Amino acid sequence: MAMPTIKAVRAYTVRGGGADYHDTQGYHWIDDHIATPMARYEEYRQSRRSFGINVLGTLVIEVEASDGTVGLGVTTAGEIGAFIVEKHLSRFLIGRQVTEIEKIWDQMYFATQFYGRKGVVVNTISGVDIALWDLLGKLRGEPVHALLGGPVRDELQFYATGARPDLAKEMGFIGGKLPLLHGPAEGDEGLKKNIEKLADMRSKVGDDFWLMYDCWMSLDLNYSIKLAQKAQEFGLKWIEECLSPDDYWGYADLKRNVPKGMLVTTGEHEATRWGFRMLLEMDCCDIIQPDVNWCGGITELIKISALADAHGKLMVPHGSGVYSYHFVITRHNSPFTEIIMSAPNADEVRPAFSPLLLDEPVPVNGRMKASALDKPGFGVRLNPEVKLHRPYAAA
Ligand SMILES: C[C@H](O)[C@H](O)CC(=O)C(=O)O
Ligand SMILES: [Mg+2]
Repeated sequence: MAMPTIKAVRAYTVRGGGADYHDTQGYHWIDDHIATPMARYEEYRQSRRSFGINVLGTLVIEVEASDGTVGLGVTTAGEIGAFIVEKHLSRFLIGRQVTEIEKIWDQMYFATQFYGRKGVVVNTISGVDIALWDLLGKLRGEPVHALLGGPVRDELQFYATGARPDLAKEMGFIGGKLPLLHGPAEGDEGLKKNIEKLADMRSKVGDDFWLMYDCWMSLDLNYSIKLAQKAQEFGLKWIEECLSPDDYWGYADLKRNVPKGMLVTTGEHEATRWGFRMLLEMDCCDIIQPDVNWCGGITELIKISALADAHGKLMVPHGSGVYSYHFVITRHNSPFTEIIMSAPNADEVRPAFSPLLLDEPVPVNGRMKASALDKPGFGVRLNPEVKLHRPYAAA
């Protein structure tokens, strides 16, 4: 069967939710005094939006084939990403076969290497790559998980990230990941409050429910070890992203020094097979957590996941919604997955990229049947009520 070629690439920006889940307004648990590397400055401690965590916004990419079929990808990259797609990356797509995904990835990565390698450039490449997999699935009439080899289990099980693990337990999740609220700049008093919060949550959820702490790059090694030691009494399952993503040495030290049985996780701000090779070869953690929207997309995740498997490590994507679900269901070393609670009070399950996408599957009782993922491509479409802006339409 002759595959259509790619005839158009379009990049749009969107504000308010979507792939940039930090792009919130008004009260939201995800912006409420969470420990960050910027919390050393008191004026940026209460709100992450105050230092610009929401500055990028969402990037939507459409890749249109010669028969009119459109592949959709979304990521966190906003207007910078739209510029990169329309002014630079589109040349590697227009006129190409839809099946040239590997070669297109290679060209996008190496053509941007002099200003890219990680961060917003690889976020953007990830979004284009996701749109290509979506397009291929739609043209073949198959879900992306089928293109990846098919499910290895009948359903996904989820943990929930948010301020209310107690409610997450009632909603059927296997665990709850709390944001750490106080960083080293808040001293011993802050450390005490962090432990009190965990103790309180443990008393609410009982012994068997997983509790984790997400530290969002905010700590130093000494504080991380102290936190891990004190948290052991309250059954902390893992301690996440304690240090700067560049501090591979610190992570290796941390992993050697946490209490036996407690897991160290990281990787949501890491990218590509080369970044994850560092984490794996230096034995920095127990679980790697690439974000499908940021690590290089599905094409790169195949490599990252295989590398983790060969090192005997789990690969559990950070967030990534439906893009994670299609991958995780196909891999044995991804036994569960995450949903970030997008409701302001973390008190109900909403689709991960709400309100941007329609038909996004959501976990029910903390689980999702493989059959919920059985539509062509990723099975999602743009919500026509969301306002798109195309800042760099190709001439
Ligand atoms: C809650 C965390 O600070 C962050 O917003 C999300 C995250 O790191 C995670 O879900 O993991
Ligand atoms: Mg995290």
